[in-house]
Amino acid sequence: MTDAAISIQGLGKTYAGGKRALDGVTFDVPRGQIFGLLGPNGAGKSTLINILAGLVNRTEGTASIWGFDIAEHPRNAKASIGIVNQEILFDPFFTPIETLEIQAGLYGVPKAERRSMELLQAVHLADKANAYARTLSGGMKRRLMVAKAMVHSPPVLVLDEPTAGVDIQLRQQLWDYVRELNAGGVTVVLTTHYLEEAEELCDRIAIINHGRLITNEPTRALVGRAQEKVVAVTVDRDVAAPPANACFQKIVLKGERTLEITYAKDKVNAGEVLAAIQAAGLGIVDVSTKEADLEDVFLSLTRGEG
Ligand SMILES: Nc1ncnc2c1ncn2[C@@H]1O[C@H](COP(=O)(O)OP(=O)(O)OP(=O)(O)O)[C@@H](O)[C@H]1O
Repeated sequence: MTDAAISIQGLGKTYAGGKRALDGVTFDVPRGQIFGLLGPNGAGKSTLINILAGLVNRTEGTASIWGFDIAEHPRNAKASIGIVNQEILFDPFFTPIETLEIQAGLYGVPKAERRSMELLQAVHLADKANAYARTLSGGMKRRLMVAKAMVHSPPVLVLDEPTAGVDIQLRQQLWDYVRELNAGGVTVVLTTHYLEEAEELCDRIAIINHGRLITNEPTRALVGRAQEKVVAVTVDRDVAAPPANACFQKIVLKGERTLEITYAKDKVNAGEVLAAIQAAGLGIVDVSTKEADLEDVFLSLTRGEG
């Protein structure tokens, strides 16, 4: 038995028709973390989540949730996870409170242990408790989906693209709630296309592309792996042609007095780059640098794959 919240070993899926959506994916989601699962469209993220949810059958490999193998102990595995799907799914004629009560009933949560109102408060829907679900806005429906996934108090919550179509303010509220849940001990897995969000929220990030795991590491380490750095230098006179130096990976003239230099930060530091500019006889008027963010890492990791 593993201590991981989710443990995936050699997971593979070939759909009828031959599409290989997952190809030998192995990774663990440590307990207590907010874990990001990133990948371009069609990478296989939903397939992976649907396998965990018991909606798609895997072709090879094993997966366990909170120590329960999804094939050997499907009930326990299912009780250990709450999943918020991309699609909004609930009966439009039920009210939010009814929706949660019905879901709790499906999971066999005894009446005395239900906390439907508390969940609605947490997702800022208490005032809509008795409104028809069909009258809720898109963002409200999505928050209701999150509350619905939490009715059986699972230790693991999976959010598949939770902020697609949700405005910035609601997104922030949703993330506040996710952070609260996580602080209360819930392990959170989220898939997102918003790299900034993953960078801000996730302790650890796995990237899949074309059904294969490309990387799985702490967010900080992943961001730190971006080796290219760019510095823009404004000099004190017009430059006809950019100077050459071995420490520049690339140098481009942007306007008459601004040079944009790309360098490998594991080999050279900004001081050496600036010294090389001065050595070429140019005075430095202004400098600005750009830190590589997750987007850069993501692009460099997924570029050329497959
Ligand atoms: N039921 C299915 N039958 C056949 N192929 C499928 C099926 N579901 C998904 N696929 C294919 O499997 C691949 C992975 O799809 P999946 O939905 O898992 O990707 P994803 O990473 O979740 O993408 P997105 O972010 O767009 O949802 C895609 O090429 C997709 O077309």
